[in-house]
Amino acid sequence: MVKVTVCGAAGGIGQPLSLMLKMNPYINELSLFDVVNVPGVGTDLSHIDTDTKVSYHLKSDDNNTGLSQALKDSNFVIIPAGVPRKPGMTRDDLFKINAGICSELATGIAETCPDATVLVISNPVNSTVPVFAEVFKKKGIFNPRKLFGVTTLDSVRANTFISEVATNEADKAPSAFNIRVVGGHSGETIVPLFSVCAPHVYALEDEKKIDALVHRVQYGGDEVVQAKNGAGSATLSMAYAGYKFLHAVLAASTGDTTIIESSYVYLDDSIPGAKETKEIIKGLYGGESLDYFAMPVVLSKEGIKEIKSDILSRVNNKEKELLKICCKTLAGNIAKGASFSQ
Ligand SMILES: NC(=O)C1=CN([C@@H]2O[C@H](COP(=O)(O)OP(=O)(O)OC[C@H]3O[C@@H](n4cnc5c(N)ncnc54)[C@H](O)[C@@H]3O)[C@@H](O)[C@H]2O)C=CC1
Ligand SMILES: O=C([O-])CC(=O)C(=O)O
Repeated sequence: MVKVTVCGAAGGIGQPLSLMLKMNPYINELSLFDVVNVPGVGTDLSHIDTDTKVSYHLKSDDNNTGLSQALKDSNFVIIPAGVPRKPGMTRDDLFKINAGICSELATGIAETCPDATVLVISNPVNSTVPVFAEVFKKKGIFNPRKLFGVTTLDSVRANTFISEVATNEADKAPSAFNIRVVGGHSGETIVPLFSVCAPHVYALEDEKKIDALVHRVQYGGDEVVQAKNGAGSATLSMAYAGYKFLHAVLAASTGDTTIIESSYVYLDDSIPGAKETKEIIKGLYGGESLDYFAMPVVLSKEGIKEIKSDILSRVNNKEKELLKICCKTLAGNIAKGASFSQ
């Protein structure tokens, strides 16, 4: 029995994500949780004739026991709960309100389904993932192999945007690419590693074109926020990215050990590749190393099997500079999340 809970299921990301999950063959039960509107979303989805069973829960259900009912026996919890940006805001501006929501959800998970794999979409991911980790540590249930910050949208954008500048026909399909993006998930902490990813696109030998492409991936979220003009941030592309990542995690949970996906993770020394990653970051950054970083990870039944540290030793000088800038901002974002308390 595989049970997946979506926290924030009635939102802009939550609804299309839940629709896709209702069609996922690995999931037996889909549990939808929100503070508003979830009975409508759940009832609607429950009419779809796929085999996945749908349940829905409002926080206020049965004397405020909705969260524990939603989470009971969950194996995976995916979290697009919280407020999105409006034009002129940074992701960091969302911290105050979203950190409180994340802390509350983390407490519920720790108390109800402590062994679940947790996928955090809520922004600012650079800080909300440390909020989850700290609550889990305090509750004595933290498993660094099973906590993921969802950064898949950065790779999705990198694959799409690079295909748009490709000049040779074969490389014009976004599906021809699997660009690894490391660091974090906001502005200059997003570091796409075009130099180490095949196929090589000749247009990228023009330095100005590389700079423009890197900038577009780093600020792709702003492009959507501006286009939506006050009506929120990326929802459909994020639902796709969240689905893509959760599908990979689910496939790995059945025993497939060939799946590598990038995610913002805790660099725990017990995970192969974590120490090496920290050493490389330390060398680049010059200061302390960082405890969290988005990296390609090998997935398995037990969550993260290995962190693919080798990718960082193959980057070019330009990417090294980008990584240095990333580390400086990321260090502050991590400290902010790790020191949050309700
Ligand atoms: N990781 C990533 O790449 C991306 C992250 N995001 C982030 O995802 C989050 C959600 O974005 P949208 O779906 O557009 O926002 P939205 O406002 O449309 O939906 C959020 C949902 O969360 C619910 N919610 C609020 N408090 C809650 C609580 N305590 N428990 C459960 N649910 C709660 C709301 O009722 C709402 O239905 C935002 O923080 C946004 O910045 C957005 C795009 C990409
Ligand atoms: O830009 C935002 O606020 C939402 C987000 O994380 C993204 O689209 O990458």
